[in-house]
Amino acid sequence: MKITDIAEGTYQLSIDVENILFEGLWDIPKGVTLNSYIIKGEKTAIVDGVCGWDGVPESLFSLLKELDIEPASIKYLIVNHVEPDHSGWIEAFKKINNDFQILCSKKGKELLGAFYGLTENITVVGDKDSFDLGKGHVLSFAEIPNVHWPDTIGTFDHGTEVLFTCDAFGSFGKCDGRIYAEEFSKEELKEYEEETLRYYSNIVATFSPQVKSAIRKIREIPAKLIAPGHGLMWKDTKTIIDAYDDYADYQKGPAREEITLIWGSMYGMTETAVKHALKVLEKEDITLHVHRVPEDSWGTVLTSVWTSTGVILAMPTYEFKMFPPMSAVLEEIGKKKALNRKVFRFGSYGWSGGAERELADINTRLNMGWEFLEPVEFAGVPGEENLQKIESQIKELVKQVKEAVKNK
Ligand SMILES: Cc1cc2nc3c(=O)[nH]c(=O)nc-3n(C[C@H](O)[C@H](O)[C@H](O)COP(=O)(O)O)c2cc1C
Repeated sequence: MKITDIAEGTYQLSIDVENILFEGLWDIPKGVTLNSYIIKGEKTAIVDGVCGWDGVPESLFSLLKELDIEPASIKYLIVNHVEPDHSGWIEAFKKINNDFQILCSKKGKELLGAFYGLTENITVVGDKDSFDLGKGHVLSFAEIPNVHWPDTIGTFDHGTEVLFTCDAFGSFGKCDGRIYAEEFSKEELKEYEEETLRYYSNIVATFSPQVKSAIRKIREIPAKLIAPGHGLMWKDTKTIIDAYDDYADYQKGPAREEITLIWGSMYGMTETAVKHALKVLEKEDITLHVHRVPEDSWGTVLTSVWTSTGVILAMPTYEFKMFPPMSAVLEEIGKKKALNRKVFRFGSYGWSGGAERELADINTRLNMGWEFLEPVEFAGVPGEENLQKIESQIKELVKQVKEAVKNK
């Protein structure tokens, strides 16, 4: 865990976490950072905490000691968002300090009751409220519901002009001791953006319309530093706000001039056609992401689809439906509402087919609005005619993707 003085009387406590599935589900190959903040006015407040994952609250408490802060002297807990990765520590905290006041949203109050049985000493705050910690640290609050739970608020310190945003503007990826985006080189920031996109598409994406509303509100706040609950802080607040604004727009499509090819194959029949497709795509001037399922995780596939305007699906029929890992990942993509993609599908079958039907069903049931080119299905191994048709459909898809991006 690392502790850094980030503004007058304001400290970031940060820890890198690895080797977990985030939310018990999402793989995070480059880890994640959990950030907590302390504001020392005449009164001391902690803005969000760190979760109860193995031993973490204890390391938080030892860091507080380095700041000469006795946990028992913290009288205010600002809970921007009750999700346990930020609030799980309260359980441990209660054991050493039972005399504190919580500031959170109305919905946050409900959730604190449900998750921790906390019902007393809670002050509900919202857009119109402010709270003075003394020494110039006057806090105000912005309700930004559903970024990412319905309880979410941002907290702005008028004294330091730091905006604490919890999950909003967060990212996966460990920061290895660095805390500001400005400490990363351009190349490093490019790599880091992959992790920000992974975080956005896996965790926040469903709530993209609410992200847009939150951004409209946040642009009005004169913040000089965005301090999120995960990942780097941003002095250049516009860059991360604009990035999130774009990511939210990708939900409805068109997104970027990119294509994601997702494929799966049992005995290599569909794979033969995939190899051909890749040769065709190599010659096209378009960014391509390729993922095999089930080998690549949902989260990784979703990250690529989120920025892609075009999707190519290649999978065989399996028990009258799609190859199961393909339907699983498509269901998740549909639930995250990656909408209105341009799509082409090809694949092998043995005797009856059926994959096509299930694909159409998922698209309709989840209101995905995906627009399909005519598919190419073949019994067993693909013939020359099938490969030629795959080639022409891919060229058509690339054309449609480029046009859609140009006209958006
Ligand atoms: C477990 C299993 C279930 C299958 N179910 C169907 C089916 O319902 N309808 C069909 O036409 N073919 C079915 N097939 C045949 C495959 O679709 C066919 O072998 C295809 O060529 C496999 O392509 P791949 O090698 O790319 O996996 C099934 C094959 C397996 C192994």
